[in-house]
Amino acid sequence: MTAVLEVEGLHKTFGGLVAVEAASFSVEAGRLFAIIGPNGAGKSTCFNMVGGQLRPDRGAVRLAGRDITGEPPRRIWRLGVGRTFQVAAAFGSMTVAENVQMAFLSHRRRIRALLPPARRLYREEALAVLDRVGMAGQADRQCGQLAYGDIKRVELAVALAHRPKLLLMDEPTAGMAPRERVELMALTAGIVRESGISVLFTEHDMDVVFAHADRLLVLDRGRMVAEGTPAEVRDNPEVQRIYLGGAGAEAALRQIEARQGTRGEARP
Ligand SMILES: Nc1ncnc2c1ncn2[C@@H]1O[C@H](COP(=O)(O)OP(=O)(O)OP(=O)(O)O)[C@@H](O)[C@H]1O
Repeated sequence: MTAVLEVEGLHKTFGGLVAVEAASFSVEAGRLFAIIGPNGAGKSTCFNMVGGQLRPDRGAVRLAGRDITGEPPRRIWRLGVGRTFQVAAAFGSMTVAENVQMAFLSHRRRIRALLPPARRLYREEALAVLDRVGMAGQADRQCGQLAYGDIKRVELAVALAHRPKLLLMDEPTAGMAPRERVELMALTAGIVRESGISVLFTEHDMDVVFAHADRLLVLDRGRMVAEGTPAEVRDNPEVQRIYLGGAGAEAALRQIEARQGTRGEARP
């Protein structure tokens, strides 16, 4: 299968601190790949080197075979890397549909054809994307009036309007209730698989990670501790030590496994 993202030997230091050390992984089309690790492990640094916010000291980032290492964020975005942020960023004074229409406009460089004609541009396309994320019924509501979980869906629709090859999701479920988390990630996973987009995400909620990631990378103090499928990573003794601190690890892992049995279903 084609690798949409290939990361090879990425390395970044801040002063004397090695934030990421020789990280290598790849993400195939239609797959979700998670980067996990304790606080300060290097997840955001890795993410920002892929998105162009940080320039790596060494190593390479390739998007669909093209070297994008050290390119500025705007260019990387143009080449097909979308991004959602921890704090949802929709324009509150605009309607749900307008937010998505703006994404279509900016993607097609028509932002200067601005309002009011823009209100009519790409309306049908926006409604189709909103339908996919379950928000078509709220298309004409102002974003400022939405519940947080719905804003996250709008943000996903905005990211999809740019037709990304790769979507970077920085803690996509932060600030959401447990049930909403499962629903948002199940929705994202469905879209990813049917459209062939790839997702690279960071996440602190291990239920979300183990239920939805096809593969994951575990970092600890910048170092790659493990990379593989959820089952491979779960069985790695070093991951268990880092994550679960030895004692209680077995019980916690059994709990994750039991919850995986409810994959895709809402839990109380
Ligand atoms: N701009 C910076 N300048 C100096 N040090 C930095 C900078 N950015 C990150 N670091 C350091 O690099 C290390 C990795 O940080 P990073 O934010 O990538 O970790 P993380 O895994 O995303 O952590 P968290 O889960 O807490 O967000 C940390 O020790 C952090 O203090």
